[in-house]
Amino acid sequence: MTIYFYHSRDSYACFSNFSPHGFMLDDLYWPTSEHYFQAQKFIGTSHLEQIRLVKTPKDAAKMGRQRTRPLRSDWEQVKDDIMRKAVLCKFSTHADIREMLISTGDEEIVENSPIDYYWGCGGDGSGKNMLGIILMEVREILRVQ
Ligand SMILES: Nc1nc(O)c(N)c(N[C@@H]2O[C@H](COP(=O)(O)O)[C@@H](O)[C@H]2O)n1
Repeated sequence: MTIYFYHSRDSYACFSNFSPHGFMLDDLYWPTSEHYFQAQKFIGTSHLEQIRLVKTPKDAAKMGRQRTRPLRSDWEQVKDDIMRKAVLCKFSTHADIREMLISTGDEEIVENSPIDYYWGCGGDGSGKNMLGIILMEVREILRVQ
């Protein structure tokens, strides 16, 4: 049975990058994996810290998507690895959600976003579902640890 997540009310809401599960990474505390992911778009600039310190993941996403900020030139090449790093750190940090992820066994995990055709499956299900794929990769890593 495919596991879908997206909204904060979903059973598997903790799989979203917007879930309130903070962690230490690169010697800094990040309130959510969304904060970490969005801030990495501006590594080496003051925008990274501005995004890290905003209150909500929604605000972090909004700031990260503002094209008035200087997006790093290699973003398209590095964004999947940055997402892997953030998601692995999040689930390594919190035992409760790690167990929840592992408990999904070999089921397919899908970010059921109606608008995101890269990280999610998109409105018609044809999206790449990269976040779901990364969650399944992380599940495999954590299962054998
Ligand atoms: N809650 C939510 N709203 C959206 O509008 C979304 N696109 C997503 N998907 C998440 O967005 C993050 C990446 O966004 P960008 O690549 O910076 O546009 C990532 O966390 C997706 O899971 N979620």
